[in-house]
Amino acid sequence: MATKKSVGDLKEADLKGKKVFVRVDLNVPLDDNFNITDDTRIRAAVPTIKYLMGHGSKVILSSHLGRPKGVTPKYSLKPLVPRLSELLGVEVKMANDCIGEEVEKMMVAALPDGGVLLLENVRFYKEEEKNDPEFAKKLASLADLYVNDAFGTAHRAHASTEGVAKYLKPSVAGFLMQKELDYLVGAVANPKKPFAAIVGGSKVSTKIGVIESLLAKVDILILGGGMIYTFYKAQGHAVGSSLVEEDKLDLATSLLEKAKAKGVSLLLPSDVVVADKFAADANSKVVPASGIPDGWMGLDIGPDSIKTFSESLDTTQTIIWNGPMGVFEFEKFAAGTEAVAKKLAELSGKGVTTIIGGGDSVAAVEKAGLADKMSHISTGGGASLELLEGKQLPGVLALNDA
Ligand SMILES: Nc1ncnc2c1ncn2[C@@H]1O[C@H](COP(=O)(O)OP(=O)(O)O)[C@@H](O)[C@H]1O
Ligand SMILES: O=C(OP(=O)(O)O)[C@H](O)COP(=O)(O)O
Repeated sequence: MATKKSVGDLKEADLKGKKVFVRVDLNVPLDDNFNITDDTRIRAAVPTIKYLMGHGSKVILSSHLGRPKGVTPKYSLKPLVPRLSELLGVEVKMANDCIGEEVEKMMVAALPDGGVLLLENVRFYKEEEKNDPEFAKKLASLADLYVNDAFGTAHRAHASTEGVAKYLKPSVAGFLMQKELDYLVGAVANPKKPFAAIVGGSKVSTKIGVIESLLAKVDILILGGGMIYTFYKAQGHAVGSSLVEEDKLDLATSLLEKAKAKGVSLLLPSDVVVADKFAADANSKVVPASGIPDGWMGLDIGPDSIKTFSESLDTTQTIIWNGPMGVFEFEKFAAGTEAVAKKLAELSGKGVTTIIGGGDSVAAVEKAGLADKMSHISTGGGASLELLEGKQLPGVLALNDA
């Protein structure tokens, strides 16, 4: 992917008094009372917004929240305004719509230099996800230039993430987008070696592309989580009632062969923590990974595996981690994931580059209170997976080259 122009490349004159359409990913979790339960994505959007405010731009923020079908009040972006205002140190104005004359005349035209306007959920229009050109034109008509800082949505070719770039020049990347690309593309393409990847999570099928792509780059590949039982079954071991994707057995065998052929050291857990049911209060015990008794299912990696994985990580300079080692949502089966999080935090302190690719691994790192210790934590689950698979992101491709 060619290097993209960044908001930092623009001159004072490009920004002062200009209306800037900024696509951010403010798709944050809200509880039943509309309280934000994790504001990471809002905080991550702040540097670009503050930069634009500081350069006298009129900042027009656009985001989606959830997957609404048409106008759905529970998916309004209104509950985000207080936190956004607090983080930015200004009173953020909120529009009741994301396009239209009223938004343009009442809101955008009244916006002072350095002011911030949040548009209503862009997915209230079905045209957004269809990447409808007329809708993209309407969004574009609000502004003079486009900044895409919505990394978490960059794998979607939607009107506000891709279409709008055709009608606004320049179209540039925000600082968060830049940072995500620097780590997830840059560090993976030119890693300090030895380079290790840790891949976990529940499904082989969703991680195949990532594993295959990483096999061409890493020195060490550590596998954990629910997907390992497909690998064990493929090798003829007893897996009890553990999660297995029967139609992926051949694929698992071929991945093991590929790793061997490429000289990648592929580590599977030697022992696992098994449970007699899929529940937080299940009975549990540690057994060798190659012989899980009937009626038991593997829900975490065991202590020997933690030790072996830790020792092999001690030799590395770059580590990328995607997917938990076990069912970390249940306290009894969280030890493997916590141990990996702690190991990465410790190694970060010693200068190792540690990258956490979105999704549940981020939740696990946050839960362990270790987020600020890592080199980079991605704000995008799906987007980081696609990047690690070597795919191009439409939201990035649409931007001007540097
Ligand atoms: N041994 C296991 N059996 C069943 N589910 C598992 C196991 N290990 C991990 N999981 C589940 O995998 C889920 C995360 O998988 P996935 O979505 O692939 O990861 P990520 O979101 O980090 O990419 C978690 O909800 C976790 O409980
Ligand atoms: O939360 C998001 O994706 P993620 O859960 O894969 O990180 C993004 O905001 C994209 O949302 P979408 O998957 O509804 O397009």
